[in-house]
Amino acid sequence: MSDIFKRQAAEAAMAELRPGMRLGLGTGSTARHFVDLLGARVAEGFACLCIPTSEQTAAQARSLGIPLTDLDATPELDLTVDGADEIGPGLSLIKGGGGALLREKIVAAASSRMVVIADMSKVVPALGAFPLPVEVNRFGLEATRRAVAAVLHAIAPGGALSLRQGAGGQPFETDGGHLILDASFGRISDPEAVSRALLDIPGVVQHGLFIGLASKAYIAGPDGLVTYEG
Ligand SMILES: O=C(CO)[C@H](O)[C@H](O)COP(=O)(O)O
Repeated sequence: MSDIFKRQAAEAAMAELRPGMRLGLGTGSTARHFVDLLGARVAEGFACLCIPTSEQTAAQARSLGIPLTDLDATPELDLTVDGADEIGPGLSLIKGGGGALLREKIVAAASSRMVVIADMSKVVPALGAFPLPVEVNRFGLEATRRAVAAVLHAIAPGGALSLRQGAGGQPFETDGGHLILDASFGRISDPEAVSRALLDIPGVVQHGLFIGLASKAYIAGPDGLVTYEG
């Protein structure tokens, strides 16, 4: 059922498209719908230049004939459309459930606007029920894990921290070759403070808190489509 709502949110975001746009393409099952729809438009002659936020999205976009570039050639984008794991107050987000948070954040930050697409289950009164993905360098993993645990436990004494697992019993590896620690806070009442504390840890590459990046969200659910503007 939620997949129908993801599709509806992606369809709504098509209204944001203008010919010639430089677009960031998100990652995940909701963003996948948007890329499918964009591919159909491109097949009809719609002109755009896109930057995917993961190898997965790049492969999908290529298969649909969507023109791709990269941030070195095209460092400024008009719009990024991406999904989210949680959408909290002020369009603050948790992202990275699919492990693409680093490229997603780089691409969103290079875009004039970030529009979020999601089904209603992603909207929460406060971030943190979804474990926060923290992307870390492999070097010094145990030292970094302890430092991240200290930040987590200062806020959520009983909070769990786990190394994300991938296929074949191996740790999940991001497109950038890093690992992910998933931190279960329960409730993050001060996302900015958590962001600062995590980024202060040298082994932390990035985290999945997106604060002040999204300016609009299309949310679809059983009661229809809602648009939030930040
Ligand atoms: O941040 C992400 C990937 O890193 C995704 O946007 C997020 O996990 C939502 O995924 P889905 O649309 O499949 O629910």
